[in-house]
Amino acid sequence: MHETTPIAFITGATSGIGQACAERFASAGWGLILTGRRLKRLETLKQHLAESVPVHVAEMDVTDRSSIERVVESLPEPFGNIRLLLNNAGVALGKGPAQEAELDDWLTMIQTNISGLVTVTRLLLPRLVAHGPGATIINIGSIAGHTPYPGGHVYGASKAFVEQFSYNLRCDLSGVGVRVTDLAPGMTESEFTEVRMKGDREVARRYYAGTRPLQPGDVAAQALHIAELPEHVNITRLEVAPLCQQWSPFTILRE
Ligand SMILES: NC(=O)C1=CN([C@@H]2O[C@H](COP(=O)(O)OP(=O)(O)OC[C@H]3O[C@@H](n4cnc5c(N)ncnc54)[C@H](OP(=O)(O)O)[C@@H]3O)[C@@H](O)[C@H]2O)C=CC1
Ligand SMILES: O=CCS(=O)(=O)O
Repeated sequence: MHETTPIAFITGATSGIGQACAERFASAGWGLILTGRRLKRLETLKQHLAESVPVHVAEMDVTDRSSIERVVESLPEPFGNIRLLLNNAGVALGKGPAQEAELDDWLTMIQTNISGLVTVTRLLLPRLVAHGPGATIINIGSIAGHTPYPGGHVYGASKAFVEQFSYNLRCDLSGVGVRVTDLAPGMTESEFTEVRMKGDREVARRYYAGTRPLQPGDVAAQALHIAELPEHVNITRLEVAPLCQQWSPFTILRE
């Protein structure tokens, strides 16, 4: 690997936005550390991308601290100088009202979207700080982090955490040249809704029917843009949504 090749560490690279980011960054010449629970998918992706850039894959569950520690501690030397951490792994579970939600679903969202993201970040911070100017953390938030909607409960709240954590990280890291961005997409067509609906593909298909959602590549293009800005430029927060997605109308329930 050439010593100037920038390295991106991506969580949740097995599908959707994470996979699209892997592809987009590879085509821009970035070396990649790709992680997720489904190792087979990572290996397939590596076969495809490793023809053009260096790729290291590792099975990693962000809800399991020891799994993250293992991956971080066993990074091959040429992949050690990480320029970008893309905290993308995330999950929404359930769309019904709070009073009908499964408590286990709420806890899984917290363990993945909050604890997982925080743990990966803390364990990789020394490498990002050592990299210095140009290093970037992109946290994938969501428009759900600041726009409430019925059924959004813990998912939206977890993304609100991602937004505020990003701002607070930025306060601490700007002095050492590490940039932090909350990249907040709106509706994006991926496996996200199928996972949310516990594997019900028909409900997921109906959710996107008649809309023109973002595609994962649309979000990946924004991530690459953020990462390749001049070192002194930090996009603090970037919201990107499909034109068809609205915040209104307000709903008022009447007796
Ligand atoms: N789709 C949308 O409308 C939007 C999505 N987002 C956010 O974008 C991010 C990516 O979602 P998207 O690509 O759409 O959805 P996908 O379901 O397609 O991808 C989710 C990714 O997260 C990974 N992941 C989930 N749980 C874990 C875990 N415990 N450990 C490691 N990896 C995990 C999955 O990998 P694996 O299962 O192999 O571990 C998968 O690669 C998420 O943070 C999501 O909240 C934000 C706004 C809109
Ligand atoms: O983060 C996902 C966007 S939404 O489905 O909650 O609106």
